[in-house]
Amino acid sequence: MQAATQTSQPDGDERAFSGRELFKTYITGETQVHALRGVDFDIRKGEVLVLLGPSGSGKSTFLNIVGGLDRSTSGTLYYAAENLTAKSDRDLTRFRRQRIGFIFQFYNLIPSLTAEENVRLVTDIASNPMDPAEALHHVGLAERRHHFPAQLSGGEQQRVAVARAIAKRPGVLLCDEPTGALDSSTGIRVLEALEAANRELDTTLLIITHNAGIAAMADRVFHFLDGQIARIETNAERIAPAEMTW
Ligand SMILES: Nc1ncnc2c1ncn2[C@@H]1O[C@H](COP(=O)(O)OP(=O)(O)OP(=O)(O)O)[C@@H](O)[C@H]1O
Repeated sequence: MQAATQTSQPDGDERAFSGRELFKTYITGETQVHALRGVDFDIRKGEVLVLLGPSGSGKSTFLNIVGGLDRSTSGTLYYAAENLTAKSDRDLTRFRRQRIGFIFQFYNLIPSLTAEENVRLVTDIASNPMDPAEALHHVGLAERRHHFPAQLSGGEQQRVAVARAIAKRPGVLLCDEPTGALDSSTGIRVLEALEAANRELDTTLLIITHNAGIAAMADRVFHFLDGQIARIETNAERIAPAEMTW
């Protein structure tokens, strides 16, 4: 593993995100929390990034802003040539719906719908979706598509959530602790599904985790500390999730 501290992207690659001097301050009554304190970064299309850092260091705030769920207090953020900071709320929502898939620690599936129906909720409103069965095939759950969430393990439910996220063919998947509720072998299968989306669909992948072992599957690792990216580590090679241990 090679360590590097530069924030610039390798030459000649297509840009996914580019952020400059991003600050985020939450104001609650008399209290101000400086969640992001001047973050600069570039992320290239198709990159796999892992975000590490102590609790409260700003990782989720960063992910929510990059995904258009929230806005920075100041600074600029681009997705390719689109200036996200200049967008109206309506346009930012449209950007998020079209380009971004989210995966959270808890799967948020609808219990009364089958796996396929859960995915179809998204494909029914997307502009160029995959067939739900194809999305479930991508995560290795084609055979289980008529099962309800309660009939699936935690890892399988999370893979349905991955299928739901990739079914609208987003350019980017943002994952906040996707394996946080899973044991290691089940978590690795979820990471394999995410890595396959990156490899087969060229989806840019950002994964927040508290598990430093997961960093091995990344092209680069952003280390957050006190609202800043304190260090960027570049992996000489990516390790397949199946080869990882923790
Ligand atoms: N909506 C909010 N209102 C006020 N403060 C907030 C809000 N969201 C986050 N914060 C604060 O901003 C700081 C950064 O939080 P954030 O959730 O981004 O950290 P994190 O690195 O993702 O932490 P964790 O690993 O525990 O999820 C924390 O001090 C947190 O308490």
